[in-house]
Amino acid sequence: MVKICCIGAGYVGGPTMAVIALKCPSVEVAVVDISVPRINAWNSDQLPIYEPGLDDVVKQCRGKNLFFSTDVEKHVREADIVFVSVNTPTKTRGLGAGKAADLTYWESAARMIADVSVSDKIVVEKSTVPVKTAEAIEKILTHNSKGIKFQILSNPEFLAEGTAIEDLFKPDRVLIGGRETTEGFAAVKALKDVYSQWVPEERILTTNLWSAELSKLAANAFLAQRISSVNAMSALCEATGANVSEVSYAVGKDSRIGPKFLNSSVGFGGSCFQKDILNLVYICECNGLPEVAEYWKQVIKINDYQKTRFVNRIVSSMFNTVSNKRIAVLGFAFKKDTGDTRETPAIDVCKGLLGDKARISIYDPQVTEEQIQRDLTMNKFDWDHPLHLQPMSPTTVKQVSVAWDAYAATKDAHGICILTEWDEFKKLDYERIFENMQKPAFVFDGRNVVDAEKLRKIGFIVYSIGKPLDQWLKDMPALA
Ligand SMILES: NC(=O)C1=CN([C@@H]2O[C@H](COP(=O)(O)OP(=O)(O)OC[C@H]3O[C@@H](n4cnc5c(N)ncnc54)[C@H](O)[C@@H]3O)[C@@H](O)[C@H]2O)C=CC1
Ligand SMILES: O=C(O)[C@H]1O[C@H](OP(=O)(O)OP(=O)(O)OC[C@H]2O[C@@H](n3ccc(=O)[nH]c3=O)[C@H](O)[C@@H]2O)[C@H](O)[C@@H](O)[C@@H]1O
Repeated sequence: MVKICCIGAGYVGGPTMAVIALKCPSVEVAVVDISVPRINAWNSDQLPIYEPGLDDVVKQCRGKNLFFSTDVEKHVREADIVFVSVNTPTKTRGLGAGKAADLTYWESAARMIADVSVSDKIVVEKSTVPVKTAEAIEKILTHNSKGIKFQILSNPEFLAEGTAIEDLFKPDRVLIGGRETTEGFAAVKALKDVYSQWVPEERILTTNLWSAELSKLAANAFLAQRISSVNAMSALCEATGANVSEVSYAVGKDSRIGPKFLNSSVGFGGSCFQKDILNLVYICECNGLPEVAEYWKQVIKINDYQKTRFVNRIVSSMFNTVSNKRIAVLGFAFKKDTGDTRETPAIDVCKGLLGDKARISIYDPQVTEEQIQRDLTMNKFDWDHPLHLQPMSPTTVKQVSVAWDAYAATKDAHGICILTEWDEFKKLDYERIFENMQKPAFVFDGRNVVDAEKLRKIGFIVYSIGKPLDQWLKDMPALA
C-alpha cells in the first residue's frame, strides 16, 4: 500500500488529501500539522474550514484510509510520498521584506524530513513557492549523512476556495514538475499514478521543475490581472456612463478572451493573489528585470486603488463624512461560500471607514466576531503564519460590532456596504431594511449583487461598482 503524508492541514492540505483518499482507496493518507486545535477539529464533526462538500468526503474516508495527526515525525518516517503544504507568507522583515516569500516553515519541514527519514522518499511541493525553491530544498534534503535518496517534485495546487472539492474532483489540469533524470521521471510517474485514478491522462501535465513552480505564480498573476483590468475599466465606466457588466460581457464574448473572471468588484482578496504577485515582483527584481516587475506591480496597485476608491465614494456620497454614522457591512469573507478572511477587501474598506470615525456593524454568515476583531487589529501579513504563532491582539475595535443577521446589522444604519457576494444578500427584504434605516438610506454594492433599480424604487440611493451613477452621486464631489 502506498503511504502518503501531507505536512500542513490547512485549506489546501486538508481538502486535497481528503480527495486523494476518497479517489484512491488503496492509498493510505495521513495529514499532519503542528497545530493541535486544527488537527482536533479535523478529527471532529466541526471541521476547521468551511468548504461545500468537504464534510461528506471526510466522513467517507476518515478512519479508513484518511488520518489526521499531530505525530508529524512518525507519519513522515513511514511515508513513500510526502506532500508539503505549509504556509509561505510574505516576509515582513529583512531582505525582501514586503515582497519575498518567507520560507521558514518550508525549510523547517524539509529539515525535519531529512532528520527523521529512514527510507527513500518523494517530496512534493504543494505550497506555492518561488521558482527555484526545489533547488534549495534538494540541498537540505540531500545533505543528510544517511545515504537516503529524495526526489523533489513540484505539484502546485490550483483549487479555489468555495469550490475546492469540485475543483479537485474535476481539475482543469494537474501539473507535475520533476528533474529530467531517470529517477526524476520515475518519481513523476509515481505521483501521476495517484492522480490518474480519477483525472484523465490528458489533464495531467508534466514539465521540468522550474516550469511547474513558475506556472503557479504565473496563473495567479494572470487571474488577478484580469480582475484588475476589469476593475480599472469600472472606474472609467463610472466616469463615462458605460456599464461594466455590459462591457465585461461584450469583451468576454471574444473566444480569445473568454467570459470567466471578469466580474468587477471592490477588489480581489484571498490568501494568495497579492502574496504570489509580490513574490513574482521580487523574483523579477532579483533577476534584473525591473520593467517586468513594474508591470506586475500595477495589478496590486489597481487593486489597492479600487478599495480606496470604494471608501472615497462612500464618504463623498454621505456629505463628505461618515464620522459617527452607522455603516452596515454585509459580508466580510474574501468571497462567498468560505469563512476565510485572509486579505479580504473588507479589512481595508472597514479600516478606511474607521479612519473617518464611522461606527460599523458587520454581518457575515460564516465569519465569527473573534475573527473579525482579530483581522481589524492585526498587522499586514501577520495572518499568514500558523495560528499559534500569530500575535494575539490585546484590544478590540470598539466602533465595530458584529450582528447575527443582515436585518440586525442594518437597523438604524445610514448606509450599507456589500463586500461579499453571498447569495442571501440578493434575497433580503430590502423594504423592511429601508424602513429601519436612517434617511437618506444608501447602498454601496461592491459586488454588484443587488437589483439597483428595484432598490431605487424603494427609496435607496444606490452605488453599484462600475455602473451608471445615481444623480445624487453625480452631484457629489468626485474624490474617487
Ligand atoms: N488557500 C488556497 O486556496 C491555496 C493555497 N495555496 C498555497 O498552499 C500553501 C498552504 O496554504 P493554505 O493551506 O491556505 O495555508 P493554511 O495556513 O491554511 O495551512 C498551512 C498549515 O501548515 C501548518 N504548518 C506550518 N508549518 C508546519 C510545520 N513545520 N509542520 C507541520 N505543519 C506546519 C500550519 O499550522 C497550517 O495549519 C501556501 O503556500 C499557499 O500559497 C495554493 C493553492 C490554493
Ligand atoms: O493559489 C490560490 O490560493 C488560489 O487563488 C485563487 O483562488 P481563491 O483565492 O480561492 O478564489 P478566487 O475565486 O480566485 O477569488 C479570488 C478573489 O478575486 C475576486 N474575484 C474573482 C473573480 C472575479 O471575476 N472578480 C473578483 O473580484 C474574488 O471575489 C476573491 O476576492 C485561484 O482562483 C486559484 O486557482 C488558486 O489556486
